[in-house]
Amino acid sequence: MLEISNISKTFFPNTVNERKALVDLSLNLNEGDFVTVIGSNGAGKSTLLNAVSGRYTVDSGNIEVDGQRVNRLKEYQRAKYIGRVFQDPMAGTAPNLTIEQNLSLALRRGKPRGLGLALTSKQRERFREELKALELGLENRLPAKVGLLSGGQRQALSLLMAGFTHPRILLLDEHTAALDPQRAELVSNLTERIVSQGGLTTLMVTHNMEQALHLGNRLIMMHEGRIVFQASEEEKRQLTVPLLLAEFAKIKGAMLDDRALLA
Ligand SMILES: Nc1ncnc2c1ncn2[C@@H]1O[C@H](COP(=O)(O)OP(=O)(O)OP(=O)(O)O)[C@@H](O)[C@H]1O
Repeated sequence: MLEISNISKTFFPNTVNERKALVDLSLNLNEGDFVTVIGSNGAGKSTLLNAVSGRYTVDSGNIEVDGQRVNRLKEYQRAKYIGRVFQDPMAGTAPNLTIEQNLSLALRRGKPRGLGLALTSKQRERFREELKALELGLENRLPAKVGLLSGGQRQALSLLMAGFTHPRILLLDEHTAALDPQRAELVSNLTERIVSQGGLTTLMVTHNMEQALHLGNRLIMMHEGRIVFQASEEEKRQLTVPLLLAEFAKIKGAMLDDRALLA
């Protein structure tokens, strides 16, 4: 469904600042696969997501979605089939619009412009139901400005909006990292629900190994622009945090402080 073949991306090539962010990386996702992506700082995890979303074009290699080559498509052209949630809770929603208007925009994504934000009562009812399922009391606050919500509430809303139109691919980039543990768990559980309900094909970057093991059916570990370890559905079930730390240590050639990795 998503076929990434031999992609490379170098920032500032042939300068002293050269950074090889992706090196001949290949990865295939089948429909409904939920792959968690871990790796040290600067491993290329965000760049991989940016290559898929079209934020960055790759220097070489191929990215195909449903058999169509998308390398040359701009980010806004790919937005039709990609949902994305970032680490920053402020990134996914418009603070000056109400909850209802934000949801309405998400619903209209990829549709012709000029329809305004007016809602039918059926749509409003759908919003209420979906918000109620978040169990954050937002179903009674449809006219409230999103800027008034907490980070966790905004992130939950961003996730709901990203999943709204059943994107072909959902990209989650450390989307729980900026939240306190309780909110992070809430958004993590919500992620599980939205992905499984929609059968969404998902790539999720996280630094939290417990989360990487708990969520998703496959796992990859990146280092210096390459996938250095991957676990299939079957293999992932057998994985534990100590086993993952041992893999990290093997790759880095030294034992690492697990607290740093679990931060
Ligand atoms: N826009 C950019 N311009 C220049 N270099 C970049 C850019 N984006 C990423 N890089 C470089 O590419 C490499 C990979 O960065 P990337 O952000 O993909 O890593 P990451 O695995 O997501 O790291 P982290 O866990 O710290 O967020 C790094 O060396 C980084 O400095």
